[in-house]
Amino acid sequence: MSIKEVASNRSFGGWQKVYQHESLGAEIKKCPALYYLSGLTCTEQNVVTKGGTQGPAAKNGIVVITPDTSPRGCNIEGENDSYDFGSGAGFYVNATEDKWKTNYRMFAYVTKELPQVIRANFGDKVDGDKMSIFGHSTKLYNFTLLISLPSSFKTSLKCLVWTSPLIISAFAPITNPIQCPWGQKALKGYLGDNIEDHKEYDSCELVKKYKGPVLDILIDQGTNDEFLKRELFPDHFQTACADAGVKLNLRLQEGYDHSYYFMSSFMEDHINHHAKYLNA
Ligand SMILES: N[C@@H](CCC(=O)N[C@@H](CS)C(=O)NCC(=O)O)C(=O)O
Repeated sequence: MSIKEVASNRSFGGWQKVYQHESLGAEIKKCPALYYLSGLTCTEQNVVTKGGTQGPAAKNGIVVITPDTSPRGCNIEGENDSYDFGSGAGFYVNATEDKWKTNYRMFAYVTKELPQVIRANFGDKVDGDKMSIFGHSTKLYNFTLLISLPSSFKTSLKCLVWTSPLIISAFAPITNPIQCPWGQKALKGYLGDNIEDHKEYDSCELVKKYKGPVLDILIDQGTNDEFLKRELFPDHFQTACADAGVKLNLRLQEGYDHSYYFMSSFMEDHINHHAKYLNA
C-alpha cells in the first residue's frame, strides 16, 4: 500500500502531518494513538487548523490521527448533493445499500484499515498497542465504534488493541441517531429501511446491551448548541448509561455552541482524559 505525505508543519515541538493513501507525529519514542472523528462537512483540516489538539497532544506525547469523514471522488450519482449525506458525511457506517456499499465502509476503514495503515507505515513512531478515540458531533459514532468493538474483537478486529478501560470522549455528539433527522436520513440511506440495522449504530441502543470492558466516557455539550434539541439528545444517552451502569461524565458548558470555538476551549481536557490511560 503506497502512502504519500501531502503536508508537513512543525507544531509545538512535534509535527503536524497529512498523508494520502489508497483505500484497499512522534520523533523520539513510540507514542499512543488517539483517533479523532470529525463532523459533517469536515475534512481532516477542520480539526487540524481549529481544534487546538497540537499543544496538549505534544505535552502528553500522543499522536492524534484525524481521518477524513467520507470517501472522496467515488463518482456515485448524488454523492455531492447534500451536506449531510454522501461526501463529507460518511457517518462511520458500513453501507449495505447497493449504491453505497462498495465505497462507503467508514466503520471498517476507521476501526481496521486505517490502524493497519498506521501500523504498516508508522510502526516506529506509533504504539499500535495503545489507542483510543474521540470526536465531534454528527458523525460521532465513536461510541458506536467502541461500544461495538469488544464483539468485533472476536472476529475481524484482531489488529486492534484498545485501552482498558475503554476511554471515549466526545464534543456534542449525536447519541441517539435512530431518533434524529440527521441520523435517520443517513442510516436509511446507507443501510436501508430495517430499524434493527440502524440500532447497530445507535449509542443509546448499544449501551443497553454493552458487555465489554469498563467504559469511561466524557462528553462536553454546549448549552447554546444550535443542534442540541433537534439532533443530539445527550439526556437520552445519560439515561441509557445510568440504566446500564456505565460511567458517563456529561458536562453542560454554559453558552457554548457547536463550533470549533467550543471544542478548542475544552480540547485539552479531552486529550488529558485519554492520556490518563494511554500513558498509564
Ligand atoms: N449547516 C452546517 C452544518 C454542519 C456543521 O455544523 N458541521 C460541524 C460538524 S456537525 C462542523 O464541524 N463544521 C465545520 C466547521 O465548523 O469547521 C454547515 O453546513 O456548516
